Amino acid sequence: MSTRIAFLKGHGTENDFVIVPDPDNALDLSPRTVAALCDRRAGIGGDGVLHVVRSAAHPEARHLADEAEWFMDYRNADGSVAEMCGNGVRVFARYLQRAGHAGEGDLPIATRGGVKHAHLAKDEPGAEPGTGPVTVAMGRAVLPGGDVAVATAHGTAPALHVNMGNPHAVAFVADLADAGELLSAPAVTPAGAYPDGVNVEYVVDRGPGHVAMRVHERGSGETRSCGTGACAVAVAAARRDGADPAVTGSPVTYTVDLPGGRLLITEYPDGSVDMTGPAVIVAEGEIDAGWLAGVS
Ligand SMILES: N[C@H](CCC[C@H](N)C(=O)O)C(=O)O
Repeated sequence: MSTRIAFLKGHGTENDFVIVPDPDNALDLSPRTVAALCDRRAGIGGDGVLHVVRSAAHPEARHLADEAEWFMDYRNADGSVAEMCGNGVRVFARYLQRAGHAGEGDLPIATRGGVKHAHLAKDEPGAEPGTGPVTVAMGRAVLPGGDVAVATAHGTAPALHVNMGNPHAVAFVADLADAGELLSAPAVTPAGAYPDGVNVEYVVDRGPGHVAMRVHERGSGETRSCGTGACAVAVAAARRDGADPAVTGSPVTYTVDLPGGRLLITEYPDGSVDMTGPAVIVAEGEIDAGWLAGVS
């Protein structure tokens, strides 16, 4: 393992990540190592790790190497692996741009949820470089059906199961405080509905095409934002509002306010979903190799 292990810190609407560039997939990022990196006291701190690996160098992405040079090996703060991370993909794209690996226009990124296409908007004239919004084609939501319910501060609320590559249970509530403290994973019924865990979103209305949400993320706890969660919320809201694009034939956009910022989600009649939001690189530095060895 090299003695100089670079990292960067970044966030998308305050869903924050430790970015670890490792093109040849040389680092052994065990769940224990990831959890140590994400520790906000004894480590660097983050909701997750974005391990940056060439697709050809990773057994789970090798088959995508012709479509996307880079693989976002995403890990949750507890060290668990997730299929997708929406805010993470935007930050990953911003890192590739900063590192000189991204040209103008479409940027394919391999993920465990397939190849996602990012588009980095040009910076506003006079703005700092790398501050324009990033749009990601998130693919299509899958609604597996089945009645699920999630715990609230006062009982339970019906929820819609929406899969964005990763699982979500979306509940519409009267007030975001109805989510309770979210200090642990909300109970979901039926208990076996999500054998691998689930991200739970609580949603209130703010106006036509405008919602606000809180989220308890699988593997990370309550976060300030969840990109795939915002997509799941917009898809659920469109079905609730009779605005399912597959039925109306028209795209629908929801403004989604999260504790950490705002995302714009558009769903199209073919079911595809676009997410647009910020992506910020905050800092870069070096991980001490001795410390890393001690926590691995
Ligand atoms: N915790 C999620 C992965 C990260 C999702 C979230 N950070 C996002 O921006 O989509 C899961 O285990 O499915």
